Amino acid sequence: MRLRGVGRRYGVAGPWVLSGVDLDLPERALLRVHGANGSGKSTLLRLLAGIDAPTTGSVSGRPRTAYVPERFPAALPLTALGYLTHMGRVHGLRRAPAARSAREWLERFGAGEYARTAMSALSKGTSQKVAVAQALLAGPGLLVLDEAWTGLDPEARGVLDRAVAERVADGGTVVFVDHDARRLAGAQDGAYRVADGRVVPDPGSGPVPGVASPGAEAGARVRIEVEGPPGARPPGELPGRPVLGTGPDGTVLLTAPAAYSDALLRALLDARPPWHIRSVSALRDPAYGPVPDRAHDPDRAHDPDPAPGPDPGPAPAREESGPR
Ligand SMILES: Nc1ncnc2c1ncn2[C@@H]1O[C@H](COP(=O)(O)OP(=O)(O)OP(=O)(O)O)[C@@H](O)[C@H]1O
Repeated sequence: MRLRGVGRRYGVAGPWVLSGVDLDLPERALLRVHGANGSGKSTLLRLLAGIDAPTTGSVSGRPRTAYVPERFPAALPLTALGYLTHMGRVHGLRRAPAARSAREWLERFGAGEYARTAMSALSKGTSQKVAVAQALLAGPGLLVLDEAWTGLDPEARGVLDRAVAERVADGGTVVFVDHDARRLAGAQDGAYRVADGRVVPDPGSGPVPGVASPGAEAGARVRIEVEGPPGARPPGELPGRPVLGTGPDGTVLLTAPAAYSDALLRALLDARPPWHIRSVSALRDPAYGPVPDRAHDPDRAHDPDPAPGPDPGPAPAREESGPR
């Protein structure tokens, strides 16, 4: 997808919020957008999502796109399931697959019991789960997330992290804004900074080491020990670009952002011939104590928070360390 000479201002004489923006969005990439308050991040995301049009310039080559807005219009005259099924149809699914996908995403976010609840009666957190589910349920080629983690409990934030990793592993592009600089910090492929109406690649982006904290999804990593056919190397282009190492008995160790653990496991199991998974371990700073048992479950590996709560504050830089 390409933006050429894109400018946006609100009103005929309003100041230019964005101007002269040239951008080529790569496929299979997780991209962060950051910048000061009011710099134009949401404006850029709306243009990328196609729900707003540039005042000048052109946008071309947009894949099928889904968008989670900063503010979700929750007071819709539909149940959660009805709304999601409708959105599945908007995204091109037939009725039965749309309803099935809607149910699956509600379950995945732990909101299955609210399927028949009116959207206007949902709590803020559940409403945000629906907002996120509507964007995920049809597997978009471009997923645009504007503060989509805000209002989600830690469990649901982990689900979203993994869903983002799955999208990228499947070849999609995910562009996100989040107030927490640690969000998916170890997993991103690049970043753009919005300032003074311009959008510039941030050379300090890409995987950001040492910025995670306990309880934050960002920066958490997983190590997977695998065994393949004798002498074989794991397939190239694995999700999360794992770092390869040698394990005991000739096994291979893959270390990757924890958000990618599900996608990585799936790719290894789907490989021909498939790889045998020996073990999966969460890696975290020894300063915060041993990895809890449940962190060995790949579904929970990046979510050590026991209960819903606000994002934890900044933590000291950490070094990676494993259980062995
Ligand atoms: N619909 C609109 N009508 C008029 N002005 C708007 C509109 N949307 C955004 N703006 C203005 O455009 C500028 C950029 O807003 P935008 O929301 O894109 O920035 P942002 O970087 O996402 O901000 P924040 O970090 O506070 O969410 C601001 O000055 C804002 O007031």
